[in-house]
Amino acid sequence: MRAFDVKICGLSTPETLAVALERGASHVGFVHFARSPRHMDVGPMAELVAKVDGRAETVIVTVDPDDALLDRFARDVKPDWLQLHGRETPERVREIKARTGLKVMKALPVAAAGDLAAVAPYAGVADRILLDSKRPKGSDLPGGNGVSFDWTLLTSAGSGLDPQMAYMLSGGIDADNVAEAVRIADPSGIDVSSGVESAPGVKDAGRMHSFFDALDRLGEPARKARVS
Ligand SMILES: O=C(O)c1ccccc1N[C@@H]1O[C@H](COP(=O)(O)O)[C@@H](O)[C@H]1O
Repeated sequence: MRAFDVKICGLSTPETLAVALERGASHVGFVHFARSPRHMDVGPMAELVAKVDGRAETVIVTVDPDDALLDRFARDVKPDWLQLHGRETPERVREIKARTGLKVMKALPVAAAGDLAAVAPYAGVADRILLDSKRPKGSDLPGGNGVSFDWTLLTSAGSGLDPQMAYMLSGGIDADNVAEAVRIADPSGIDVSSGVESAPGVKDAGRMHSFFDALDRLGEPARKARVS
């Protein structure tokens, strides 16, 4: 097992942000996508991001942002990362990095082994890849669906994944299955949103503590040290 990052995503209140920071999240995420129950406008998001004050890396989660929105993110929110869940091509990721100067985590949906072929074109372009579940039928969200995929796909012979690749794993991870996710996939980061909520978009401090307790039980050196 390698030491891994922990990202808590879809935060929208100072109280639950404080729990994520106190428990040592390395990354905290904020969603800007109108259809999401976790959506935050740029102004309130900027206020929340300012509270992080260097204690974790900050991430805006968004979908096919246009240039005007990118400029607002970079100017008004100033996150460390953009997490992209749309149809952004490697060329578009390159443009977005150059335009904003921000690090980019490109989310790619996985349901079957063949989906992993989409990873290689982003190598050396995206700063990080996030392997997430494919959206289930009937959902109009490209992420945040609380559904996991077959993690053994990532370590199967012939997966085509570079074993050295620093990818984050997401999709339906929670306190009950995080140990198994880490054991099977050995990712360089774990990303959780629905799994620490009491209802869509409502982060639950108790569930967040249970999640971090489960991580603590994995022992050292499970988690990377938080950013200074
Ligand atoms: O959370 C959302 O509503 C969302 C909306 C649009 C794109 C991505 C979104 N969430 C991201 O999806 C993954 C998995 O979430 P979950 O743990 O399965 O709920 C995570 O990175 C969320 O930030």
